[in-house]
Amino acid sequence: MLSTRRAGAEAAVAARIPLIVLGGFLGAGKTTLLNHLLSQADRRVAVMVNDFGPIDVDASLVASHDGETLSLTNGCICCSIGSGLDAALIRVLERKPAPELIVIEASGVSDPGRIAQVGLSDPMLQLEAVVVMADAGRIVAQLDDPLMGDTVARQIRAASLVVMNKADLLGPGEAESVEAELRARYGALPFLRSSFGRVPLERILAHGPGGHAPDGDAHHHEDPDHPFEGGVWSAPGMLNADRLIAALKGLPADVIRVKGRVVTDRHGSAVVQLAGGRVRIEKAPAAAEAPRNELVYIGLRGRGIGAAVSAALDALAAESRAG
Ligand SMILES: Nc1nc2c(ncn2[C@@H]2O[C@H](COP(=O)(O)OP(=O)(O)OP(=O)(O)O)[C@@H](O)[C@H]2O)c(=O)[nH]1
Repeated sequence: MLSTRRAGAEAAVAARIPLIVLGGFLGAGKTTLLNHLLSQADRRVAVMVNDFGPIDVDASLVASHDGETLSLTNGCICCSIGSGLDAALIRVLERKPAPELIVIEASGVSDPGRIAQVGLSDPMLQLEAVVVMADAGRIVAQLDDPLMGDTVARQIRAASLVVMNKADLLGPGEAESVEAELRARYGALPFLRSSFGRVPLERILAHGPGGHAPDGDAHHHEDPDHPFEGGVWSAPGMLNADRLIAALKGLPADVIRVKGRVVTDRHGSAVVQLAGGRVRIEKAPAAAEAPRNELVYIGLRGRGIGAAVSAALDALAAESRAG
């Protein structure tokens, strides 16, 4: 009798849909890892992306795959994924055929532990892992930063697996010392190292949710004290690629992350990223809508980042229009 009941319970667990929550600070490489996972997936994957700005940049960068991509827009750039998550999950769980894996990419300033709570409480879901990406060369400085440190620490504490990404930018022995530092602060964290998020999906699934309970402590999106603010910059016309790169590199460090679509004289329609002080521009597939320049940015609050972005980019756009 007992074994029949246990078999029933095991069957119910087996029928649950595995869920991976993907978190980590701004620009650490979440979307890059997500696309790598999707390129390996031999199953139907529902992807939910919670970006920090009002434009769905990340959703548009998620590679096409078997399954749908939902964008969880979030009125606040802070940490809460909001009520949209419940509604989106219901929609995904009602899909026929059902997805075989759900991946939620949290925004870079949100707490993946709060999102994981949803996975833990829904009987249809099996939380497989809370994967937290770290920009390995910057994570210790980010944790030590008096303004962003709390957000980053909350993310690491929620992790069942930390992916030390951007290993290609590290010097010899640096990965080991960063991992030792994180272990000294947060205990026996499991780590995987990667460059460009190249982590086998099976290693994440095999790893399991681990012993780190999702933290999910109270930092509500109503919290007026969160240290981030963001905005959107847009302009028509074609930008000079070299001057765009110089303008983005010249932004103050308080502007932590910029991403979006641009049109440049060298690339045509392109995706541009500023993360960790580095600028990357990649040619984009022709956009369905009329090409224009549209960037979202996020950085520290009260430091005039909107004005800094405008000062750097408005002049560039005006110059491009003039000739
Ligand atoms: N050098 C290097 N660059 C990387 C690596 N992984 C990602 N990047 C680059 O870092 C930038 C940010 O990567 P994303 O995957 O968009 O980061 P994200 O965490 O999704 O960013 P947000 O969602 O905006 O917080 C992009 O320009 C990537 O190409 C890596 O391992 N090495």
